[in-house]
Amino acid sequence: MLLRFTKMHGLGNDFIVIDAIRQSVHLTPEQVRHLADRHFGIGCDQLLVVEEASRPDVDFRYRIFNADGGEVEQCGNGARCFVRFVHEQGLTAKRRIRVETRSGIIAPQLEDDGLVTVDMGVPVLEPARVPFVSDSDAIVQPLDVGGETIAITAVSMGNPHAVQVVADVDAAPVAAHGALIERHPRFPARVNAGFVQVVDAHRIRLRVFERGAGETLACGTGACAAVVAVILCELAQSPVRVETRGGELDIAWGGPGQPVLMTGPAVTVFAGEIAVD
Ligand SMILES: N[C@@H](CCC[C@H](N)C(=O)O)C(=O)O
Repeated sequence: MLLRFTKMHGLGNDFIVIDAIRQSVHLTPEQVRHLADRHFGIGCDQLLVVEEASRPDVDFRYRIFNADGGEVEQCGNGARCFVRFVHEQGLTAKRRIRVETRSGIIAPQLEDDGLVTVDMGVPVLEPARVPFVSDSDAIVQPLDVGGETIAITAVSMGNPHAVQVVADVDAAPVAAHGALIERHPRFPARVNAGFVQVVDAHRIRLRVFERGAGETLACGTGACAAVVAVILCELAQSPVRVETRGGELDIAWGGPGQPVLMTGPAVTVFAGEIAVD
């Protein structure tokens, strides 16, 4: 099968975006891994599939696959690219759209300046719903990692995140500890591991070791989860600018029970066709 695709990125978190409305697409996990491979395929952190909505109150359905082939619930940078994609492809003229994801409905909006704001929904902190194995509801909890006890906040933005505050993100053991946290037995669905440095009340620096993709240049849901964690810990106040290795995102959160709003860029890099066996 010859598959048409578009390569996009949000702050260097890169995506293969596939229109499954105007072409028939059924990819196996092995095919996703091949397409995501940076040497033998196109290369990406996540592959996004744009589908027709399955219900009348939304505009599209959007599915997300990590580079390891696993389908996941949510992707923030991907949501911004998704909006730019459906506009550029003429699939809608609406600037504010409602999109079904595996974890519920999100509402992205294309702004006049070309940036995209996404209502990422209300963060979930109850351990069982993250999911995180714990008999405590404390915001900060101990986690044993590689012979050390670190302090994390477990947050779901539709997908699970373990956020830890560090003194210096550049010196943080992101690769070594990230891989251990991702597969820690207390996170039964695995987890995205965030390392956050607080610069001041409205600015943080963030690196994320993503579940199923390794460290990426930016993680949108990771930025939302990190801002929720530092606000709950009274280390920052909304709005917060998040510096990642790929650029900056603006995150606003009104506190428990309120949705998180994320604003940032989405860029199309190129389009092409690839044979998929
Ligand atoms: N890069 C994404 C998150 C993609 C999914 C994540 N790796 C997971 O497994 O939950 C973002 O921008 O949010």
